[in-house]
Amino acid sequence: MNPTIQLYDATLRDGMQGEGMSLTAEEKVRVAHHLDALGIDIIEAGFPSSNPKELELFKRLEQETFQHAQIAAFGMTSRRGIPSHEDESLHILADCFAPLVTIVGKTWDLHLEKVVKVDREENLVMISESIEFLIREGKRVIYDAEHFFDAYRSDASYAMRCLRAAASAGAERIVLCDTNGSSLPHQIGSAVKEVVAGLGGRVATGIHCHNDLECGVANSLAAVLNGATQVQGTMNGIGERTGNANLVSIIGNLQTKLGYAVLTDEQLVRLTPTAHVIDELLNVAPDPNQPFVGRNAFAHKGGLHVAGIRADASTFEHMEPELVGNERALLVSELAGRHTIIEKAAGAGLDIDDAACARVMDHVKRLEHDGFQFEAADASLELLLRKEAGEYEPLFTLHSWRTIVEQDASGRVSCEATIKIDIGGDRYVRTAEGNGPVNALDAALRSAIGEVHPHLTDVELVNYKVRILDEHHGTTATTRVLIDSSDGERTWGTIGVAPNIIAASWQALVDSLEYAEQAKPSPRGSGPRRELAQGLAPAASGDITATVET
Ligand SMILES: CC(=O)SCCNC(=O)CCNC(=O)[C@H](O)C(C)(C)COP(=O)(O)OP(=O)(O)OC[C@H]1O[C@@H](n2cnc3c(N)ncnc32)[C@H](O)[C@@H]1OP(=O)(O)O
Ligand SMILES: CC(=O)C(=O)O
Repeated sequence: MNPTIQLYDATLRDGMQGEGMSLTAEEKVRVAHHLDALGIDIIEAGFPSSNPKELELFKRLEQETFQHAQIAAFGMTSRRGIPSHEDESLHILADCFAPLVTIVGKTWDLHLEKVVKVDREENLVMISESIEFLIREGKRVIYDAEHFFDAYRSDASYAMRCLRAAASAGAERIVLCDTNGSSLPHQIGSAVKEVVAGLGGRVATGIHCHNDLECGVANSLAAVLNGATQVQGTMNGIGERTGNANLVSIIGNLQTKLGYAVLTDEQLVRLTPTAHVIDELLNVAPDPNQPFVGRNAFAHKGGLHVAGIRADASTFEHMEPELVGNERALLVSELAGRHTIIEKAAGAGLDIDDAACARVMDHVKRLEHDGFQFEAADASLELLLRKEAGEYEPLFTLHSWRTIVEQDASGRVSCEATIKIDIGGDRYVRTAEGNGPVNALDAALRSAIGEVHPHLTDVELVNYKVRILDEHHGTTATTRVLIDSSDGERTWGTIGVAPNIIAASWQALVDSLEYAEQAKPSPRGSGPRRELAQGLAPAASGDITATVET
């Protein structure tokens, strides 16, 4: 039976030390609730003596109720030469509502000499007295042994004296920090084993790793396998420099690979949406390649892989995506085979025979050779399948479209588009203005279509991406346009490729509306892909080389 492992999230403290990471106090409270719902045991909410925003955060958190998580306040040992009971930041921690306080202290002689400028004995006193002061003030204390692994390699005996000082002073847990992220899994594993044995079970241990060698997760797992019973990390691995150990992957590995029951099955399903919602609050596009929770974590592109998946998903998947709240995706491209097309068609509710399947495959491969890329344009692909399956009804017949872009003497640019289309035998001629020619075309088209299919006026274009395919041809190059559209529930991608950017945009626009009219919502894994953040709009992704104003 595996020991219980405590999950300690440092997103709101160490995570905010990553470049560009910042949240308001209100947003931090929202993150804390998401972490609580996920099943995190301890949330390190911030460093209250650092700034007024952190102080305000703790005041707000005091008013909140959490189902499961405990809130920890972070700080450091007393300042050089200042007795603990006179140290201002220790008083701030003592006054803070959080029952649990994590304080960081030194263990490495390099830091004693160069940073804190105290001798070894004085450092031991700073550690002990700071912890004793906080305990007298009614706090439970976790001691973060900063740079522990560098210190242990430099002078194991002194590093252990620091840990013993913290344990004797009453710390309930000692966390071994790989602050510079300089260690490898075998070093972490053996050091943790020796520390756990050296402390003789008198105090529990934890692990706090950084990702400088891309080993943050592996190091954390090595520590757990060697006796650490608390694992610290941040959501999506954000944090100082290259980041902290990614708690999302740590949870995935502990639970699904190593058999530690760190979350319930219901909580584990929240892993993907929680990871994404935190990215959204931080205004960061979720990393599509993130293990367990990325949109590509269970995406299959190679035809041979998809054929395997159809036979038995475990042939090409290390686990069921649904367990972590993710979903499978099958990507259609020039690398697709027959099974990919059949699966995609089935997902769209279409029955296609072998001959139609072969035609679709030929078509996709030819179009991809010409510059199309169906991976990001699942809706255009579905229209292609519908045409081959005989289940396609054009929305209208095009007579012509025209755009005018005009700049006047004052520099003002105006755009206008006129379309002439036939719907059900009636001719519709519409002119509209827009902030760009594509926007004007879109407006003119919707004004006509909207009369016959009013619900299509609700379709929104949420992203417009342009890529020049053969750059060396300059202004005569072929252009690929990708459009993401949404009806508020689903998001779908369409594509157009042409030497003329407006013509490429028109193709993608028309596909977008035709898809909205014809396609029913698809089952998981076969239809349009979505980011799995609850209640938030999908984020932009893909190989954008230029974003052009429409
Ligand atoms: C490994 C970690 O991630 S620890 C957390 C790091 N996080 C942060 O630094 C973010 C929040 N930090 C802050 O707001 C500020 O740095 C503060 C308020 C903590 C300190 O600010 P300042 O007093 O201006 O000092 P500064 O940031 O330059 O830090 C250096 C001082 O801290 C002292 N110090 C550093 N670590 C410790 C420690 N563990 N225990 C006691 N003192 C320490 C140094 O001795 C130095 O003091 P000195 O100026 O008297 O020589
Ligand atoms: C405490 C901490 O953040 C570190 O040592 O990295």
